[in-house]
Amino acid sequence: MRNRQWASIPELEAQPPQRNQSHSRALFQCAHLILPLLHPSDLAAASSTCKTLHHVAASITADRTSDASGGLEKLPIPFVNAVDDQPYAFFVYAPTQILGSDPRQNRPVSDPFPAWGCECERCDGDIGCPCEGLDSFEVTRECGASCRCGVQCGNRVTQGGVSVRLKIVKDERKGWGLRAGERIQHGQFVCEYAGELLTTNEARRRQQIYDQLTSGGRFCSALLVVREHLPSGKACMRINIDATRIGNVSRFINHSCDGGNLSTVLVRNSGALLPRLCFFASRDIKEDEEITFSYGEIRLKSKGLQCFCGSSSCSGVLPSENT
Ligand SMILES: C[S@@+](CC[C@H](N)C(=O)[O-])C[C@H]1O[C@@H](n2cnc3c(N)ncnc32)[C@H](O)[C@@H]1O
Repeated sequence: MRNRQWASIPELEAQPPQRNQSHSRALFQCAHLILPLLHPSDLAAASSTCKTLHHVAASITADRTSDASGGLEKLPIPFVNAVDDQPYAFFVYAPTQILGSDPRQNRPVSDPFPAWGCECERCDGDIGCPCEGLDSFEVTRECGASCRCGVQCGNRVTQGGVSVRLKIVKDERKGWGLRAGERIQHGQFVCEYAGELLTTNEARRRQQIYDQLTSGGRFCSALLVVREHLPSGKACMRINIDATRIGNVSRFINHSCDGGNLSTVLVRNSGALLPRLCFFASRDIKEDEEITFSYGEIRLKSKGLQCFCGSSSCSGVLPSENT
């Protein structure tokens, strides 16, 4: 679709009034169905063709700018940009992780069917719910799809999506970043790192493409590799989450060399094969403060991207490693 030329529609204006009106109505209805699917550059191209499309495109831009989640979270997450004229960043919003596909294998990463769940009616910690606690990889367990308890269960802290006010604010040097829209208390759940779950082969393939695009400038990838070691050190679990094209608000969290103000916790829903990466406030976070975490310690690329975290422990280079 990108770079396609949009035909101008002057003939609509030349129609007799009645036909003109019904054509305009049909165009308006089609535009409302199709334009929301367009990339910003195609939306701008469509907008310049006639008044109707201009009007619809303007309302789509306003909607996208006022809520990055498109209504998929409980609270709107607005974009705020006082740096340049880009009103929002374009991606597909997914509130929780999804199974990405490997185009060469043409199959999902893993079997998503939940196997079992608890029989508790309430899992409030004092009745010994089998879903509570840590598993052998020290992954926190929550109730899952096959548990008898409902969505209000206290052991589903991270399953209701974002429940704190957040905003996405543009910075001249770091690009978009996530900020607190209200005071967030130490220990509060902030958001999950949602994106496409990839096989390691597919993650490596995409990382190569992203590295090339990044070196050309104006491209930010959001492919995160999480490695969790068994306490014995004998085994390592690896999870690849790519939020570059499909993801949630976490894809805007920038790096801070001092560890930032988030702690990461792996959470597994009972019956699910793979855990989810969740962010909790590691200290009280003030309203308007930037929300950050550490992307890691390893800096394999000495000429990596420059870090602008501004912390006293800043190493000057963003973490990077071979995926
Ligand atoms: C996951 S994205 C974060 C959101 C990103 N800023 C954006 O505009 O979409 C990661 C990218 O953000 C930028 N970034 C993150 N932390 C940074 C930092 N401390 N200094 C400079 N750039 C940073 C880098 O371009 C990095 O590749």
